[in-house]
Amino acid sequence: MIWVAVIGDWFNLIFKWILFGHRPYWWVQETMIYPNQSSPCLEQFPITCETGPGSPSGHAMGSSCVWYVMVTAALSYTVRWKDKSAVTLHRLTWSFLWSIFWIIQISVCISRVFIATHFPHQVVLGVFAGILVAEAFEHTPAIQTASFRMYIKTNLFLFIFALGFYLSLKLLDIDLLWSVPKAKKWCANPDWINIDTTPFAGLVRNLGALFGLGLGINSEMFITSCKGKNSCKISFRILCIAASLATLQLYNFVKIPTHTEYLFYILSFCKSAAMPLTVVALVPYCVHSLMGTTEKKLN
Ligand SMILES: O=P(O)(O)OC[C@H]1O[C@@H](O)[C@H](O)[C@@H](O)[C@@H]1O
Repeated sequence: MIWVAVIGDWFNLIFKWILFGHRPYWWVQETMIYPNQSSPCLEQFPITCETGPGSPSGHAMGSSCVWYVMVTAALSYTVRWKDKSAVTLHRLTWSFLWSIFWIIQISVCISRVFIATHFPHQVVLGVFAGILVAEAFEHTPAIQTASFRMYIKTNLFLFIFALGFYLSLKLLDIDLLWSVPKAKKWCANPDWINIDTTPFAGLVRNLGALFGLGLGINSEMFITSCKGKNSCKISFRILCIAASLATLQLYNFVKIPTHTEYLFYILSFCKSAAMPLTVVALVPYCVHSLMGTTEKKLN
């Protein structure tokens, strides 16, 4: 799921750079189609002032690709049930999960349009692009068996391609960060401009998450705990889920300073890497050790 989310978000960045889509909240102020200053007044909200280009929607694309992976993964279990009542149950589950999927996608799309950060066609494009990315990458077997080298190589490829694309166009005098000044100019409240939303911030976050996942999955801590004797125990899994959810909440309190751009990117990379590393390696290892100690005491 993380692979698909990272690759989907990376494609979203590249598409945004290629498509040069405007966002409604600045477009209405700049377009010439409304005569005599009659442009409509669009209400803005604290999350309206996204600073990247508008097409396709990153939220719609991210949400559709991640939910697509979860729904298809859940359905791949029920499809294995063979007897007659199981077929009915599979059909019911299929209808239920796909309904939930579409309700979520439609809600995301409506909310992005409502806050004037997207035009309708941009969110629709986002949903379908997300499904395409998920379908293309979720069945890639290399992802399941990727070594740490593979994670590093993928990270380098994603980074070098995006940076190379940006710098090549800069040489041609095309600034792919054209949308940032527009956002700053037309946002109703300067406090609503968030460095988190710039194209490079998203890229750095994704690279960090993939790096942290690779590091975690290939660590001794992961192998000892998640591949060890406890890994199949339901109690181990429940404890891991609960401890991970609690620990992840703590990361919300870690606020990254935004005054220096490069420092922000470096710290953002580290924070994004630390989160999957915690869930995949650190938490399971602690739970595993705790269960081992408890078992010893009981014996
Ligand atoms: O295009 P949208 O729906 O406004 O989404 C913007 C978001 O798109 C994501 O892809 C980026 O990672 C975020 O940094 C960005 O804020």
